[in-house]
Amino acid sequence: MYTTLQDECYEANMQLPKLGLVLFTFGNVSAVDRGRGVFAIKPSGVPYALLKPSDMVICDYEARVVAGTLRPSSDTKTHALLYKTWSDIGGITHTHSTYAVAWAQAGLDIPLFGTTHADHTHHDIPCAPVLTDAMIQGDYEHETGNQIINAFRDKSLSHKEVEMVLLQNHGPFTWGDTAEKSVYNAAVLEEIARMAHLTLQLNADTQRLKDTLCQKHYQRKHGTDAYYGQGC
Ligand SMILES: O=C(CO)[C@@H](O)[C@H](O)COP(=O)(O)O
Repeated sequence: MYTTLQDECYEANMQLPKLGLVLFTFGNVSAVDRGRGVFAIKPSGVPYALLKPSDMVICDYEARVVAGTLRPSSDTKTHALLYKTWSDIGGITHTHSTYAVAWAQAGLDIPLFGTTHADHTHHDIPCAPVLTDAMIQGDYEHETGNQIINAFRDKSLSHKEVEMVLLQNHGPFTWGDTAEKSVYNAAVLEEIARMAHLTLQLNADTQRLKDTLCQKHYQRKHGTDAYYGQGC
């Protein structure tokens, strides 16, 4: 009944260990079907090697299980709130990839140092603040989603221009038009995080990329007159 959505979700989840973005049962990917108002998400705590497409749990935007026999990811309420609030995203990925987590644990935005970063977004990668005790003791995973959404609102960032965030002391969340694109963004974020870390090791006074070069790289891929790639 939800076979296509479960297949999409399964294939995207299986990319995480292949790309070296997760160990064991870390992380999760979901894929949404906007027409039916549901999303598929990885079940909680099942090793990737044991997952099957039919294990993907179907939930609605209130994080209620609609179909499936397994318990959904512990992060389901975060995914649900992001889908509910940002009605134009098609997939979400959460990992515990090493360099992105290191920046999150340090509580730092990732500065835009070079063209690799600018090819994907013309903003620093934001780090949303750690949750308050009340949030942690309340509806924790729902509040995690709120913290991400509020960070974008507070910084006047568009979730279409920046498809990635760090959550302080936790780790990265990424999204995109599809589940596959959200995984791509998770891999890009990890690479950007690693490059920025190494850059500061070599020169702690490294300056942000100058705006002309930043805009050239961002606009040639994402602008109205973009000319990167084959145009399809
Ligand atoms: O953030 C966490 C744990 O802190 C989770 O993302 C786990 O890494 C995966 O949990 P499940 O999706 O298997 O419940």
